[in-house]
Amino acid sequence: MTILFSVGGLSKTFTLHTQGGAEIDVFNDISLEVRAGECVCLHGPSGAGKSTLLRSLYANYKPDAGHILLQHGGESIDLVSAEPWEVIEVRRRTIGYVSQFLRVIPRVATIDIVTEPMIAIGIPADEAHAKAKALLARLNIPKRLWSLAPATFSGGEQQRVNIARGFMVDYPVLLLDEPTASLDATNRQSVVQLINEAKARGAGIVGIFHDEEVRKAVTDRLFEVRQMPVRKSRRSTTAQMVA
Ligand SMILES: Nc1ncnc2c1ncn2[C@@H]1O[C@H](COP(=O)(O)OP(=O)(O)OP(=O)(O)O)[C@@H](O)[C@H]1O
Repeated sequence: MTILFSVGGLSKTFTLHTQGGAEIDVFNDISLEVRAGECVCLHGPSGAGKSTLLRSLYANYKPDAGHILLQHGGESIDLVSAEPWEVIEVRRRTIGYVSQFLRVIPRVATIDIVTEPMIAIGIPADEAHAKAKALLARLNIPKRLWSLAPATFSGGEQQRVNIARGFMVDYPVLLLDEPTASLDATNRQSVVQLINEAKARGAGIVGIFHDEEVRKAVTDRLFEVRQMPVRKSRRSTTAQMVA
């Protein structure tokens, strides 16, 4: 199967400039390949570096060493050294990211927040609206909320709006950071279906799923992120593939 992205030698240390330059080694020398149609689950103890790794794959954090080679528009691009305009284009067309929390934009209606990623790649507004409505309905967001800004929505409603937005475009790669954290059983099941449909169309997915049922329902492989013992007042983690 096609390798969608290939990570090698990836290392990340945070330097806390406002706290005396303290350094936190989060991960070191990570290698990971993700193929079309598979879902890799990042697994490991709290604080081990799962979210930091996921954010690095989205180029939110810049790793200190290593590469993230991504198939983007028929070419291979290294996200570690990519220019900002390339990262914007990658996020528009190739990688979707669903975090736990919706970044609410004041006064923008739910339907427009969800529609926006499809409009941004040039899909006609009526087609984008039809897909947004279908996703919002699947995720049980009541129709009366679609024209309202989601600032006042419940945590679970905001998370479902975020998921709808994240699944609007058929991205080749999806990064999912606990997409079901605030959801009830019915809505968790809807998200599991969306993830499995994305896999069936060939998307490569990397996710953090604390819910065991969800993890079992979508995961093909676990990627263990391990916290290492404290070393010279620093803490570091490493990672290794498990079956
Ligand atoms: N922006 C940041 N600046 C400094 N340190 C950070 C930053 N983000 C994360 N860290 C530190 O990096 C380490 C890994 O955090 P991360 O959130 O990646 O862990 P995690 O495995 O996702 O944890 P959890 O399962 O609890 O969400 C933690 O020690 C955290 O304090």
